[in-house]
Amino acid sequence: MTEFKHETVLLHEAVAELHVQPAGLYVDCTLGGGGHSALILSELTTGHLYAFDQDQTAITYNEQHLQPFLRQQKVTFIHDNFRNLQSDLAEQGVSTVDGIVYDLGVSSPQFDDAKRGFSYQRDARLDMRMDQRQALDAYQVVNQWPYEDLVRIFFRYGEEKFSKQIARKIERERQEQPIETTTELAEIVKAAIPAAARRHGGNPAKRVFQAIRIAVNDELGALEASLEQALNLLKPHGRLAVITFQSLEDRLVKRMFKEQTTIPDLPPNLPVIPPELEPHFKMVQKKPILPSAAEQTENHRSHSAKLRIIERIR
Ligand SMILES: C[S@@+](CC[C@H](N)C(=O)[O-])C[C@H]1O[C@@H](n2cnc3c(N)ncnc32)[C@H](O)[C@@H]1O
Repeated sequence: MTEFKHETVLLHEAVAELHVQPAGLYVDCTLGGGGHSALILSELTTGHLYAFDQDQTAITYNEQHLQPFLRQQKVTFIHDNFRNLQSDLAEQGVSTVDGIVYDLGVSSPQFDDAKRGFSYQRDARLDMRMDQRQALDAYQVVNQWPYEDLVRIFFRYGEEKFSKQIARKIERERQEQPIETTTELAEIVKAAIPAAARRHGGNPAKRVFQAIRIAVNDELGALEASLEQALNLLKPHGRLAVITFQSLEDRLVKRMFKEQTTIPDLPPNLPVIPPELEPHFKMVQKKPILPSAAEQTENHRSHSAKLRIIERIR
């Protein structure tokens, strides 16, 4: 691959918050174009980085891009879903680490490469798989999933008001002939929505495509399973930094971090908090870190980004 242009969001902020120790063990769960990985690696001396991506193109690209670090044996690429974080690291003989970063969502090359089928503005076969080895793709979701499941994902993952109308229109269209491409689907979505609603609230295809992408890649399921493992893997003082790009992901991260950093409800007459009930983690910042105004101007993709960090205290 010659071109792989991905502008890393919150690069310095996320890596600074990891407090990289030169001899530490780190994990980048979302290698992508290798921005976060490269910066972490530049701060390591005897330390090591394990970098995950389920997309072969990201791994292939970084075998070149991060080749100097690869030659120094400072980095190991793991071509897998980060939902297998703990078992994949165990295979490498790693059971605890000093820091983990997630920079969620799709990379720009995934989105911009028309044939990956992520964009409603680029004509392609319906695909949207981040992992090219996976069987389930957007074509199957659109053409085979029952009406009820389509309504559920459009509503839940796309927060789409007209979920039922859109699902019904898809059902009708696919009875005639399969819905093959991104542009066909985008037209069907547009036609399913009342004319008055089409003038407000942005392109409805955006919400529906987001919903299908989340479903195809089980993005929220993978994130939840992986974050639980990430918390288990952290050494004391180890930090976990997560960058999200949409509210469903951010809510999930926020809720999980809150659960880990607050004391459970105690009986009212308890004189002191028993040490075993003290939380194992502390929130590093109360509010999420947002990209600077300059970054938002330069990189449109950064607009919705939020960085949350948690630290193991015991
Ligand atoms: C936004 S990009 C990361 C960009 C990277 N931080 C950089 O600086 O270039 C997200 C990457 O994470 C990968 N990814 C998303 N979900 C994943 C998962 N569940 N398991 C493994 N990789 C995943 C995608 O394939 C994509 O390459």
